Amino acid sequence: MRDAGGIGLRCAGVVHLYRTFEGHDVVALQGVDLEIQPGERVAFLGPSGSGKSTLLALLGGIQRPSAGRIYLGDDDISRMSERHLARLRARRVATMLQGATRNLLPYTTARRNIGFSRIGVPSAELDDAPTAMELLERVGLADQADQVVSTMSGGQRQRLALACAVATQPQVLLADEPTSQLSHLDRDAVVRLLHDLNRDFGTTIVVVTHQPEVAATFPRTVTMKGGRVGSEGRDGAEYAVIGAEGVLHLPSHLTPQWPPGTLVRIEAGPRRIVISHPADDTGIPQEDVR
Ligand SMILES: Nc1ncnc2c1ncn2[C@@H]1O[C@H](COP(=O)(O)OP(=O)(O)OP(=O)(O)O)[C@@H](O)[C@H]1O
Repeated sequence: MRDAGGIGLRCAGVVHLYRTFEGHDVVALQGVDLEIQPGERVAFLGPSGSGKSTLLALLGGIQRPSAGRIYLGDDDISRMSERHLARLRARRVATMLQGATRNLLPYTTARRNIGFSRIGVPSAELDDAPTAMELLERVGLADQADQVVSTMSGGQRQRLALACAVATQPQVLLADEPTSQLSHLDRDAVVRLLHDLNRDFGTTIVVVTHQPEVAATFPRTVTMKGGRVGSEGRDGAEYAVIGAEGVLHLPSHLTPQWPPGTLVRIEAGPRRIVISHPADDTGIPQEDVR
């Protein structure tokens, strides 16, 4: 497999609305600003309904934002023609949808699924691509090459879905809950494969996950809250993101101690903001935000 090299992604003021059957608008994303560097590994976290899957689908060019811009490298994919978007999805950005079977053809073999995943790519462009067998070996499924997908275990299907996603040597791999409903052993195997892909080929990797153990393996976590980026974790340190109108979301594990409505004192310096509880008469800051 050639070194595809990762590419960066950037969202600027991204808003997304869904229109329900009853004609109501649901605001899934309400102003997302986010930059992901080439070759970064990022996990999206956040409560159900906070907009993680929507953001992933927009980054993958599967849906278009209602407003705002999304850049893949220098290309504005929010304004791209359908033809260019289809080409981008076929080669540069691979999206693994939630649930392995949504990414696979169940009634045919593992080997054929890999063939189908490259159907939109001209054969001349696949000269240096790995063979189906090489890909299956990489995900530990060489012995299952001729096995029909519907007879495979959940872990095997998820590893096959990953092999199919990278069969076109994408620069970005987006995976929605790639380890949900897997045993611990299978979960760890899939997570290891994702990190190995990034190490070996520089692929930019973004996953959505509800599993803290999975998120902890990523150097950067982005926590969504109410359709916005709430907080971030980088190399073990926590960061809060100042949103529109100066809104600051605390990381959710702090909300029992600092519930909504808590009146806090703010002391702001040029490079430091100290937020403290007025009841704290010791004067020692309880929370320190840089
Ligand atoms: N097709 C749709 N039609 C209408 N509303 C939708 C649609 N898809 C998502 N939504 C709504 O948009 C909001 C964001 O949904 P989204 O699936 O992106 O969140 P999520 O954080 O990925 O949730 P989960 O963790 O449960 O998958 C939610 O309020 C959801 O109900």
